[in-house]
Amino acid sequence: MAGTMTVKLETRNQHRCFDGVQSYYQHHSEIIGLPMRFSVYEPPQVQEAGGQRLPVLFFLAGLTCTEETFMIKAGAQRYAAELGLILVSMDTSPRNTGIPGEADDWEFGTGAGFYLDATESPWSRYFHMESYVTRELYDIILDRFPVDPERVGIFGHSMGGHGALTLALRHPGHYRSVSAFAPIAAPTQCLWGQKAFSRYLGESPANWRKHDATALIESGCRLPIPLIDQGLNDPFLKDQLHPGYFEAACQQAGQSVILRRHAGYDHSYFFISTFIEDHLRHHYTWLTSNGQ
Ligand SMILES: N[C@@H](CCC(=O)N[C@@H](CSC=O)C(=O)NCC(=O)O)C(=O)O
Repeated sequence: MAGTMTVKLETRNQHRCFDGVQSYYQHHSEIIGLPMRFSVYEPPQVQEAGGQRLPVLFFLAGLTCTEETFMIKAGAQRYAAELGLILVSMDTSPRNTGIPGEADDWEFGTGAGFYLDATESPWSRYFHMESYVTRELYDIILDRFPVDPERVGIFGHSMGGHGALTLALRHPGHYRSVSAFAPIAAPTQCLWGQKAFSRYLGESPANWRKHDATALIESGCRLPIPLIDQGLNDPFLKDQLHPGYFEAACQQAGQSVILRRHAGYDHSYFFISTFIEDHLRHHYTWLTSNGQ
């Protein structure tokens, strides 16, 4: 996207963290048409690197979350500081759009943008989260922070796990490493996905399948081997998440996937914080090897 060097970033907060800096920003989004907020953790290597560009990971959070949730609750900065990874997270939808009922339902609308570009009125006016994450915010981060454009990874949780998988599948070459915590892995086959997709995308099953990780694998799309962690005490596992559907589609298609099932863990950030180190090391390995 042209012109991101001139985008005005308002710094809302900055905090020292593991010898790096945790920052929160707001800007006017051209793609959304409204203010958007995002967060960046810059590890100490940013100061020490002497112009060297570092790998970056985009984290997509789940329903009801904001740009703050992952940075506050996941405990990722300790490992990002060790490995020299820049972390980025963003709000989960446009807010204060004026669309009637936008915040009435925690599973849809505000806090529930599903990382896709809505095609159906009234949501299509503002709800362009796929373009925001893959184009506008992507370009801002690559232009304004000391990021290596060849070393970009994506991960997320639940709705954001769906986002990480589908954006990696839909934008081949954009992301060199992928992982997810408890993703909504087959959204066309669960109520969360059906509710969101029918309102954002209309009633055509063909359009829904373009944003369903399992269906995208069935359609021939491929992605870097994803690491997926799933708690077996997750209250949403049985009815909403369906990681087994994604695993089966991958097996059928010859797509490698690492799906780990963990007894006793639920859907919360206590689960995420337990396995966050493994995810950052997974990304680090992919972003610092494979010939780059
Ligand atoms: N209805 C509850 C629970 C919402 C919830 O569990 N959100 C998850 C993501 S679910 C799938 O995308 C979450 O990450 N919550 C934030 C947290 O801090 O745990 C509610 O309204 O809170």
